[in-house]
Amino acid sequence: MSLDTVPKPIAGPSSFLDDRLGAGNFLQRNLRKVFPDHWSFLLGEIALYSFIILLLTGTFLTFWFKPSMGEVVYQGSYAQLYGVHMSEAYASALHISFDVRGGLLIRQIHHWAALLFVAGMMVHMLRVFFTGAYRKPRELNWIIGVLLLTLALAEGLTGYSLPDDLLSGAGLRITEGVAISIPLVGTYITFFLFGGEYPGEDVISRFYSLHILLIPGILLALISAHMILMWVQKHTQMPGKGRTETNVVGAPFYPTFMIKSGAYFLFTFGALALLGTFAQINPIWLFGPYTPADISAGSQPDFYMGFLEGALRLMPAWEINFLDHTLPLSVLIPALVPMGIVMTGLALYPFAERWITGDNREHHLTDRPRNNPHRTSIGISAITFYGILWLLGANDEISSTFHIPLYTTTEIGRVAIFVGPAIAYFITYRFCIGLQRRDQETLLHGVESGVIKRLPHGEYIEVHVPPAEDLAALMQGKKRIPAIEAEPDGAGVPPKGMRNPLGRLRAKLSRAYSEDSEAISLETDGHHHVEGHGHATVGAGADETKSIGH
Ligand code: HEM
Ligand code: HEM
Repeated sequence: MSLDTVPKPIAGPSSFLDDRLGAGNFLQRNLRKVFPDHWSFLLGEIALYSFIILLLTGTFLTFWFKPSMGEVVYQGSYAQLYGVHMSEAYASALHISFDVRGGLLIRQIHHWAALLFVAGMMVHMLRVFFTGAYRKPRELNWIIGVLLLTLALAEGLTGYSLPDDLLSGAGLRITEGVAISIPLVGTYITFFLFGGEYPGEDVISRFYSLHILLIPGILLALISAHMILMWVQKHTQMPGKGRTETNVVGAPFYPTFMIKSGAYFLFTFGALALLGTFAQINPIWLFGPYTPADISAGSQPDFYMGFLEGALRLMPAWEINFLDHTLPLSVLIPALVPMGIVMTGLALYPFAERWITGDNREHHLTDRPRNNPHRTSIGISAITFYGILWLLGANDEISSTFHIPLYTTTEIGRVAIFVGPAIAYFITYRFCIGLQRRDQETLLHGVESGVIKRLPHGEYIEVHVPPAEDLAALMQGKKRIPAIEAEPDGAGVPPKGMRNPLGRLRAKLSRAYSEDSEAISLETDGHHHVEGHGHATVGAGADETKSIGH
C-alpha cells in the first residue's frame, strides 16, 4: 500500500491543511473546542461584527473623503448649499452623501455601526460584570476590555468630528475647552491637536490620521489579543446540570458554533443595512459648514458621549484663581471625574473585589447576579450614576419637551446624582436577597403543581413538586463568598495586616460582603431540598405541601 492511500486519522478540512502545513492536530483540537450555549455570550460578538463592518464601510469612505480644512466653494448637487464657502472636508462629506453611488447608505451604515459597536460593547461588559466573569483568571481580558471601550469612545469622537459641519464643530469646541482646561499641559495638547489657535487648520487632518490609522490599528490588535485570551482560557459558563469548574458544556466550534456565528454576523449586517437604508442619521447638510461664530441649537453628541456632556452641564461654575493662574474646575472636574473614575474604577474592580473577599480561587462557573448582591448593587448604582449624567446631557431637550425651566432640571440633576445611586443600591440589594429567598423556598418546598388535594379532615392543600433538575442545578450554583480571616487570636490580637485602619476597613467590608451570602444557603446538603428532586413526581410529605386555606 502506498503512503498516499494509508487512511489518515485526521479528516475533513484539517486534513487539507495538515497535508500542506502539518497543522492538522492543532486545527482538529481547536475546531472541536466547545462553546457554552447562552444567549448572553453572543453580546461580545455583536461588538466584533460591528467592528468588522466599521472597517469595511470606513475603508469605502476613505476613497472619497478629503481630510482638509482648505476652503472651497461648494458646487455639488445639494442645491441649498450651492456656492457656499466651506472646508474641503465638509464638501467631500456632502459629495459622499449626494453624488457618490451608495455613498449615503455607506455613511449611514458606518454611523449606525459605530453606535452598535459601542452599545454592544457596553452590554457585553455588563454581562461580564454582573456574572463575575472577570474574576481570576480573566482579569487581564477585563482590562483589555476597558482599554477597548476607552479607545472606542476616542474613535467615535474623532469620527464624528470629521465631516466638519456645524454639529461636529460644536463637539470640537467642547473637546478643545476640555483639553485646554488641563493644568500645565492643556495649552500644549490643544496646540498639538489643532495646530495653533482654535479652530486652526489642522484638526481635521490630525483626527483623520487618528481615526483611520492609529486607533483602529490598536483596536484591531487588542481585539485579537482579547479573542486569543478568551480562546486559551476557555469561556466561562452559567452554573447548571453537569457543569463544573473543570468542564465546558456546549457545542463544538466547528461546525455548530461557526454556523451560528456566521448567521449572527449576517444578522448584524442585515440589521445595520436596514437601519442605514431607512433611518436617517447625522444629516450633515441640514446645519451647514462650521464657523466658530455660529452655534447650533439642540445639538446632541452620539449617545456614548452623552454622559460627559451631562457632567459638564451639571457642574457648578467653580474655578480657583491662584498666582495668576485659573483652574477651571467647572470643566476639569466633569471631564476628568467621570472618565477617570469610571474607567479606572472599572479597570481596578476585579482587584478591589479580590482584595475585599480575599478570594484567590479560579472561577470558570459564573455567578447569577442575585447571588452576589453587593456586586450587583454596585453595578446598578453605577448604571444609575451614568444614566443620570446621560439624561442631563439632554437637559435642554427635557426642559423644552416637558416645559420645565432649564435650571430646575440642572438642580434636580445635582441632587439626583448623589441620591439616585444610593437608592438604586438599596433597592437592588433587597431585590437580590428577595430572589435568593425565593430560590431557597423553591429548593426547600418545591414548586406549585396546580394539583389540589382534599385531606380526610376537609383541609385543602396544594401539592408541591421538586423543581426541574436543571432549574435546581442553576439555583444550587450559588457559591459562598468567603470572608477574610480577621478574628483576633486568643490574646485579642488581630491577624497580621488587619491591625492598621486599612486592614480594619478591609475586614469590615469583607464581613459585609459575605454576610448575607452566608445567611441564605442554597447549597445541596441533603435535608435542604425536596426529597428525590429531579422529576415531577408528586410528593405529599408535610414539607412539600403548602396549605392554601381550609
Ligand atoms: C478602519 C476603520 C475606520 C475607517 C477607515 C473609518 C473612516 C471614516 C471616514 C473616512 C469617515 C468620514 C466620512 C464621513 O463622515 O462622511 C468616518 C466617519 C465616522 N466614523 Fe469612521 N472609520 C473607521 C472606524 C470607525 C470606528 C471603529 C468607529 C466607531 C467608534 C467610527 C465612527 C465614525 C463616525 C461616528 C463617523 C461620522 C460619520 C458621519 O459622518 O455620519 N469609525 N470614518
Ligand atoms: C471591541 C470590543 C469587544 C469585543 C469585540 C469583545 C468580544 C468578546 C467576545 C466575542 C467574547 C467571548 C464571548 C462572550 O463572552 O461574549 C468576549 C469575552 C470577554 N470579554 Fe469582551 N469584547 C469587547 C469588549 C469588552 C469589554 C469592554 C470588556 C470589559 C470591560 C470585555 C471583557 C471580556 C471578558 C472578561 C471576557 C471573558 C468572559 C467569559 O469568558 O465569560 N470585553 N469578548
